[in-house]
Amino acid sequence: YYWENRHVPGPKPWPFVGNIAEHIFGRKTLGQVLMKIYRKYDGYPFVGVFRAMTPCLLIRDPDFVNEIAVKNHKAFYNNDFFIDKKNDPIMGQNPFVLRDQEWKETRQLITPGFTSGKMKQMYPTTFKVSEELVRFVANHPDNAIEIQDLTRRYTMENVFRLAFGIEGKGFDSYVERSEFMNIAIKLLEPGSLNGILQQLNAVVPFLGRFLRVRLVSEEIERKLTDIVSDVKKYRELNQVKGNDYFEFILQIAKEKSLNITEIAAHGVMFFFDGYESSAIVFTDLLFNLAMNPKYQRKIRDEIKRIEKENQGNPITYEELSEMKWLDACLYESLRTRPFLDILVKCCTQPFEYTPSNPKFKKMTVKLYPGDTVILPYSMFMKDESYFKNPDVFYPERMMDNENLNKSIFFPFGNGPRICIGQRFGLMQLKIGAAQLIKNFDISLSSKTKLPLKLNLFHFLNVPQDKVLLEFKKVNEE
Ligand code: HEM
Repeated sequence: YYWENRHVPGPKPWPFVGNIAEHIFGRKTLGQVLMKIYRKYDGYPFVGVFRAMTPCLLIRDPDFVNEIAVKNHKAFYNNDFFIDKKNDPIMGQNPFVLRDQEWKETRQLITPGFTSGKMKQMYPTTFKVSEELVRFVANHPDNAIEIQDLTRRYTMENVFRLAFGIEGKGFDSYVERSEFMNIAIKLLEPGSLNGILQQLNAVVPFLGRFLRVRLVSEEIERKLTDIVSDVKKYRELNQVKGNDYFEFILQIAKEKSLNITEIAAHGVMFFFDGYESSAIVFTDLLFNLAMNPKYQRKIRDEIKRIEKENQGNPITYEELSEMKWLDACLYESLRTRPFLDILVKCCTQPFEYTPSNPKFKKMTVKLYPGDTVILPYSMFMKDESYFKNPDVFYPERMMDNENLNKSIFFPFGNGPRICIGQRFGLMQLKIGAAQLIKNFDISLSSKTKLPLKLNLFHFLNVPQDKVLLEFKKVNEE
C-alpha cells in the first residue's frame, strides 16, 4: 500500500517480486518490464512501482526528470547503488557509487582529468590504438568477425594504456587472450558469482547490502594494484612522464598522499566505466551501420573531405567534432539501442511535484529521504510522442542533437552527475569508427541471428548471441 496510501497510481504488486516477476523469472529484461508499465500509464506524470520489494517512482514527465537531475539535484543527490568501501575499496571509490560530500569531493578532484585539453593530450594514444584496430581487422583470419570481442579489445587497449600506462596487448593474438584481457573480462564477467551479485544489486539493492556485494574480486584487486605499483615505480625511477590519465592520477596522489589502492581505484574507475559501456555502444554503432550502409558512405565522404582539406594528414582531435554524420549516427545508435534502461536516484530532501504540462494528469506526489525514483532513460528514447517511428535508425533527426530536449534525450545523463567520461567516450568511439569506415565496407554476416535478442541477465543491454560482421577492404571491389 506504499504508493496507494500516497494516492500514486500504479500496477498491483505481488509479494516479494513486486511488479518485476517477469524479470525475476528470466522472461524479460528489467527495462522491458518497466517499458510495458511506462506505456500502460500514458498521460500520467509518474507511476508507483515495486522493484521486487523496493517501492520506486517511475517518472514519465520530462519536467520532473529535469527537477531531479538538474533543478533540484540537491533533493536527489545519490545514485541507488550501494557498495561498501571497506568491503570493496576499489569499486567503493567510483563516483557513480559515492554519496553526498564524498561524491562531491571526488568529482571535483578528477574533473580536471577530463577537460578537452586533457583529451587532446590523450588523442595520439587513442589514434594509435585505432590504427592497430584497423590492422587487426585487415589481417583477421576469419571472414566474419565477432564484434563484441573486437570492440572490447579496442576499448580495453585504450583504457589500459591511458589509465594504467601499460599496453594491454589486446591485438597481439587472434587466438589467445592476453593476461590483461583476462583481467578485463574477469572484472565484468556476467556469468560469474560476482556477475550474479551485480545483477542482484541492480534488481534488489537491499540484498546487495546484505550480501556485501564486491564488484572487484580480491584476486583482481591484487593484480591491479600490482600493475599500478610497478608502473608508478618505473616512472619514478626512469623519470618518465606519460600523456595519460595515469599521470594525472599520480599528480593527485602526490598532492593528496593517496595510497596504492586509492591510485588503483582511480584507474579502475576509468577502466570500469570506459571499457564495457563504450564497447557496448561501439558494437551497437557498428551493427547499425552494417544494417544501414548508406550512412557508411556519408561518413566516408566526410572523412575524405576532411583529409583533403588538411592535405592528407590524419584526422585531428578538433576535426572529429566536424564529422556531423558520424556524430549523428552515434547519437542515433545510442537512442535506438540504449545500453541501459533506467537511472535510479535516491531522494535526499523532502520534495513535492505537481505537473504543469497539460499533457499530464494534474496530481501531486510527495517524496521523502529514502524514496527512490526511476528516470526512464530508454523509455523516452522509444516514445513515439518524442521520436517518430522510434525503432527506425534515422540519423537525420540527430543532426542537431545539441538542441534536443536534454530532459527527454540524455544518453550521458544530465546535471551535476552527468557522465564525467563523455568526452573520452566520444573521442575513442568516433576515431575507432572513423578508421574502420574509412578502410572497410561493413556488412552483416549471415551467421548473425536476427532480430538481436538481449541477454536477460546482464545489467546492461547486451546482445544474447554473437554479432558477426564482415569487413571488406574499401577499393578492393
Ligand atoms: C559512450 C560511452 C558512455 C556512455 C553512453 C555513458 C553514459 C553514462 C551515464 C548515462 C551515466 C549516468 C549519469 C547520471 O547519473 O545522470 C554515466 C555516469 C558516469 N560515467 Fe559514463 N558513459 C560512457 C563512457 C564513460 C567513460 C569512457 C568514462 C570514464 C572514463 C565514464 C565515467 C562515468 C562516471 C565516473 C560516471 C558517474 C558520474 C557521477 O556520478 O558523478 N563514462 N555515464
